[in-house]
Amino acid sequence: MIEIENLELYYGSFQALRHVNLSVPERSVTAFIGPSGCGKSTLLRTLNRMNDAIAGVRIEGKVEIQGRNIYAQDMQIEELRKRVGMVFQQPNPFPKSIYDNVAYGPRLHGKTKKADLDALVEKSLRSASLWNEVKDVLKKSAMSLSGGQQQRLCIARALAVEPDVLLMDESTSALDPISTTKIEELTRELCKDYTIVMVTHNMHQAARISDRTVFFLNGEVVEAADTQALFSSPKDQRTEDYISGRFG
Ligand SMILES: Nc1ncnc2c1ncn2[C@@H]1O[C@H](COP(=O)(O)OP(=O)(O)OP(=O)(O)O)[C@@H](O)[C@H]1O
Repeated sequence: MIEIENLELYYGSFQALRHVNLSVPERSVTAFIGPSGCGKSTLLRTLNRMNDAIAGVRIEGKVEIQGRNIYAQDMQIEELRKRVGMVFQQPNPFPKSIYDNVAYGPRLHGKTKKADLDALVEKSLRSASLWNEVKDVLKKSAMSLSGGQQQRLCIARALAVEPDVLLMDESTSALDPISTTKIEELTRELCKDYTIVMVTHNMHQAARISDRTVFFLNGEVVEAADTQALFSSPKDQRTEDYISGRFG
């Protein structure tokens, strides 16, 4: 689904990603782990060109999603963001109703018929495991939901434009343990239909829910492997030191 080749990323004169080569298989969960500042979020943000907005960023190399170079001149950012949705660390619903949060993206992309929108809102909320909790209060403000519900609403909002890839940047780190478990279970469900790439500070979370894990250090990929293999028999000494808690 995603092929990254010889990627270098600079913030001004500081090189944040070095020679990254990585493949992300479709319909799976890939977790990025590593100590603070190693470049996990930076790489995640290159996958939907969120870094473009940062002054002084320079990117070399290639990022292909479904065979298309997303940094090619003819790539439309709106089209890319439709295919690659993102959920952030802090739930960030719009100060609108639950319904309007989910309908926002589809409306932006030209869907206006009420019956179509109703169906899409229900489908997205069901996919995000939130429908049963909100189906009778769709007109209520999204701000009235709990943090965990708000995060699932943000997932529903991302799913409503029918993306192929979902990026999750520490999407449970602001949540309580019960909400975290719900989102972890949801992630496992969603990877049957979507390709999920997540950044997590929590190695146990990566071990619990990802199929593949990528360990970063100082902007480089040290090791990328099936999660079970990476945690049970890491090939690189630095991976072993990190997962056994010797640093980071
Ligand atoms: N907008 C920016 N301008 C300049 N440097 C940046 C910017 N964003 C990140 N960096 C630097 O790039 C490096 C990688 O940052 P990044 O946020 O990708 O790391 P991370 O592994 O996601 O860290 P954390 O786990 O703490 O979120 C860090 O040294 C950081 O200071």
